[in-house]
Amino acid sequence: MTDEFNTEIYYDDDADESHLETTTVAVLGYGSQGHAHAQNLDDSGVDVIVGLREDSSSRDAAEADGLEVATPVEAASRAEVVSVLVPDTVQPSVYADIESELDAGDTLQFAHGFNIHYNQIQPPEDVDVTMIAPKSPGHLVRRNYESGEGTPGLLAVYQDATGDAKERALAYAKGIGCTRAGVVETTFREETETDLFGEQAVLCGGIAELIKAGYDTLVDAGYSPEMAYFECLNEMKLIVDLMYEGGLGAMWDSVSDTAEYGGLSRGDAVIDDHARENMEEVLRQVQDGEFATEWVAENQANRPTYTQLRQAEKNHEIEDVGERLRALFAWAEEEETEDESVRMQADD
Ligand SMILES: NC(=O)c1ccc[n+]([C@@H]2O[C@H](COP(=O)([O-])OP(=O)(O)OC[C@H]3O[C@@H](n4cnc5c(N)ncnc54)[C@H](O)[C@@H]3O)[C@@H](O)[C@H]2O)c1
Ligand SMILES: CC(C)(O)[C@@H](O)C(=O)O
Ligand SMILES: [Mg+2]
Ligand SMILES: [Mg+2]
Repeated sequence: MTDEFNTEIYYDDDADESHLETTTVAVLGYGSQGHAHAQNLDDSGVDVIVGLREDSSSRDAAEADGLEVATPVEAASRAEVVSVLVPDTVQPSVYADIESELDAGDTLQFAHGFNIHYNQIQPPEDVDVTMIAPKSPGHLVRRNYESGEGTPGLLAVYQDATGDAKERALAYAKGIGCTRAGVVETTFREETETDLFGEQAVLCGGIAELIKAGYDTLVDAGYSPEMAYFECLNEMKLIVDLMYEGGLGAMWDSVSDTAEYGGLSRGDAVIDDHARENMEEVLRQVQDGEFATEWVAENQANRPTYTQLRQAEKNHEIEDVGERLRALFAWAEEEETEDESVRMQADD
């Protein structure tokens, strides 16, 4: 289906689940995306086998969820579609183990294009290589499926050896609930570069720095940490919920005129031309592969910088203040428990 933007968007009616009818899907990994894809496909009637190392702590969770578990090699040998949902940095070594199990006409399926786009994995020419990338954290892919909603996703075909790659990918997207919401067609390159840029500059990196900078500014000026936490972090969700529902307009409509004028007249003093130039630099490093090279080397060196950065983030005062404050509020109790289980499931 083509909309007014000339973008292909596919919904349930455009996807035919019979393309996976006689197919076994091996889901390698049972973390954020893996547990969601495996359970959603299983609930959609697809034959699923989860591939995990013998010593993986995720094995118990997958089995408790009623799924068959095998080693990645055995799962791949029994499947016609192999969905690679271990961490990006682990994918090349898992792929090396399962490569010989790929038969002509099989599908190698990804949720992110990093390893294909940056040539860390080079599949044989006689298999389909596709991507269904939910535009969401994996735990919401499962939650949305269970509640009857869907999660928007991207579809890309890197290699179509069978002539049927897109149809199979659409059937997979339907199986995990993405075509309920809408699936947009793109390329491995576009998905990889926009995804990395988005998570670095805006969604994860940008927003975390914005929150900490706002918090630090208030606390350094003598305001209480509790005030700073509520103002700069807690209310962020409520504001973003409005944007999610109705765009920036819904947010500006809901806040006071004072907030709207103050925000419109002062926001670009914070995200100024210099910040925009820095965003362009972040994008350049994604586009020319500098970030990818750095990330691969960082992992080969056992993650020294990543470990330091993670620790510094944990040590920021806002994390301590937030933990104490969230424990004091009734609304937090339920979400905390859920978040804990989410974190535990994602650990290996
Ligand atoms: N996290 C997200 O919400 C999200 C969103 C969109 C796309 N993606 C993509 O999905 C893919 C999976 O990412 P994720 O965040 O779900 O991964 P994750 O970190 O949650 O996956 C961890 C799982 O991988 C397995 N695993 C870990 N180390 C392993 C090893 N050495 N050998 C074998 N298996 C191992 C374990 O089952 C573990 O539970 C990536 O390509 C990622 O870019 C993730
Ligand atoms: C959920 C995100 C940030 O969108 C995803 O891209 C990821 O890598 O986890
Ligand atoms: Mg990503
Ligand atoms: Mg993303």
